Amino acid sequence: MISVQNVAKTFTLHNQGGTSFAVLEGISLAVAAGECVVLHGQSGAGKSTFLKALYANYSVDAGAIVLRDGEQQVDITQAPPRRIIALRQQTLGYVSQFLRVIPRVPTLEVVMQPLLDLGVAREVCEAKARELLTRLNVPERLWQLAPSTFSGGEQQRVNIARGFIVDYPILLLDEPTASLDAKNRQVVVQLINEAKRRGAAVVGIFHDEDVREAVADRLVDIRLSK
Ligand SMILES: Nc1ncnc2c1ncn2[C@@H]1O[C@H](COP(=O)(O)OP(=O)(O)OP(=O)(O)O)[C@@H](O)[C@H]1O
Repeated sequence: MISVQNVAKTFTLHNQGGTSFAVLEGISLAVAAGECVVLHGQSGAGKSTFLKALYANYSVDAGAIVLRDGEQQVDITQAPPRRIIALRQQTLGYVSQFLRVIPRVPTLEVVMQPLLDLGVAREVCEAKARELLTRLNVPERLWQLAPSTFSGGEQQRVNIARGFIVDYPILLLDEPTASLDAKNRQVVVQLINEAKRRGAAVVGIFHDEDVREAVADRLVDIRLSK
């Protein structure tokens, strides 16, 4: 599902004297359907940078990142923006630890929007959003409110519900459990394992060792693959 070949990236800080430093060098990685690869390595090693490159949020300086999209293979380092947008709608999911809050949009709408965008009937989207919010213990009294005033953990759970509403074939998870308690971390572990069982390829960064152990098929040290 994912084939990364010799990816390299250097950051240049133009507003700080043009200092530049290599953050990714010669990274190669393949992830199969139904497999979860967990990125580890010390703080600052480049895990989030690599995940953002897999989502085409960051461009890379060298190498290829080829994703399977149905019958097609797409090198996202070369693909035009419209292709990336289409990939993100149907194929490539990304859950970070932060919810991008949209003022005045109620929680239920925030969660179901990615599925609505695929043309799925509203009742189906709403039923799935309700089910996910219930599983993630977001109280029903909050569902009609915009999540801007929610606690960190509540916002994170809304974000996870939104990230799991579409059955993406590829799922990128950047510390999705960072502010969750043990009970809700377990729900996220279940959601990830369900995604793996339906054949999703998952790449994640997890702060918590218990989550890592419960979902990882393989650990990849970002430094060692350099
Ligand atoms: N947009 C950016 N511009 C410049 N430097 C950046 C940028 N994003 C990350 N970096 C730098 O790249 C390095 C890797 O950062 P990254 O966030 O990928 O690390 P990480 O392995 O995810 O760390 P952590 O475990 O602490 O979250 C760091 O030294 C960071 O300062």
